[in-house]
Amino acid sequence: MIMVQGEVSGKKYTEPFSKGVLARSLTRAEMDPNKAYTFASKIEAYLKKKNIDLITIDELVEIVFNKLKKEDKEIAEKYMLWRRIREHKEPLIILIGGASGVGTSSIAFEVANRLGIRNMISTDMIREVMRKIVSRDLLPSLYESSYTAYQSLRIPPPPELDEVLIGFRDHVDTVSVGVEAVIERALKEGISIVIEGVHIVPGFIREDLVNKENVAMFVLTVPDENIHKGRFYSRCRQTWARRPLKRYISYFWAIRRIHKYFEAQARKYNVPVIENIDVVTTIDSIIKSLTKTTVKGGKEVAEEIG
Ligand SMILES: Nc1ncnc2c1ncn2[C@@H]1O[C@H](COP(=O)(O)OP(=O)(O)O)[C@@H](O)[C@H]1O
Ligand SMILES: O=C(O)[C@@H](COP(=O)(O)O)OP(=O)(O)O
Repeated sequence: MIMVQGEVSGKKYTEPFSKGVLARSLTRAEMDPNKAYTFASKIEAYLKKKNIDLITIDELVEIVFNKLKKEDKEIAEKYMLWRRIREHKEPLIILIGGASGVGTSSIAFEVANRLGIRNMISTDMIREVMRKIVSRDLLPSLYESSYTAYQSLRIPPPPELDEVLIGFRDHVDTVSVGVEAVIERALKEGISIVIEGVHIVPGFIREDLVNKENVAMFVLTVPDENIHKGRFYSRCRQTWARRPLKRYISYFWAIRRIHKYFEAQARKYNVPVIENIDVVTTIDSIIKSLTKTTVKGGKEVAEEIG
């Protein structure tokens, strides 16, 4: 039997070589599942031929990478970038924000899956928990949607200011306290997590948290209004969806104002803006950006591969 040796928190462990485990990591690099299994079988045959009965994960990765390079350079590159992020010693906190409907939950799920991150939370859920703690009288905007929060402002803003944005800022400011608590807990426990939603806004989360090397923020956008609107229709077509389409469409004008505000805040705080048109391209941009900014050594790998 071929044994694979890995290391967790400085402790070595060994486990049997599994074609399934290897194939899964290859599918995360976008290899077709059938191809991935065949490729993993080839690696097993190669190790047997070489009479290898114990191999470290690093040695295995090198063999996989070299063989992969000959078959498909692009997948080899993705496999390596993904590995580099996973090897990072610190927990990875990925924050994905954007106006309602731009795709933060769909993309967060894909990113978490690709990186093997098991924790994910939406800011809508954080907001829901906060609603149980704070009364509507005390914080009326918490009980609104991001795009209707302006209706709960106790004192109307001066006419020269955009009331939608004033309401939105108030709403986000409150939920950010909950978001920060989740980030702090994840850092303390050493767990990686993806946090997504309309309340991840550049400039609203404490600087000492977002400036950490292992905390990365992204803003998703859909520049074309019609495509953005279409996303609400596609979301509401899903049978399990319980959210009323009419509400989003009637407030679409306010959602677009918030969308614009996201772009401006991202520019101001140097947060990468990713146009979420095609899922694969969006995920690739996030993964690439993570290796450049969050993970030390990512650049080296990119150069190595390139
Ligand atoms: N890149 C994309 N291409 C096509 N449809 C997408 C894309 N990203 C998201 N969607 C779809 O758009 C709808 C809204 O996405 P969702 O993730 O629920 O947005 P959010 O969480 O930002 O409100 C869903 O039906 C989702 O499947
Ligand atoms: O406040 C908001 O903008 C949306 C955010 O949800 P997403 O559309 O981003 O999932 O929540 P709602 O109150 O409509 O349930």
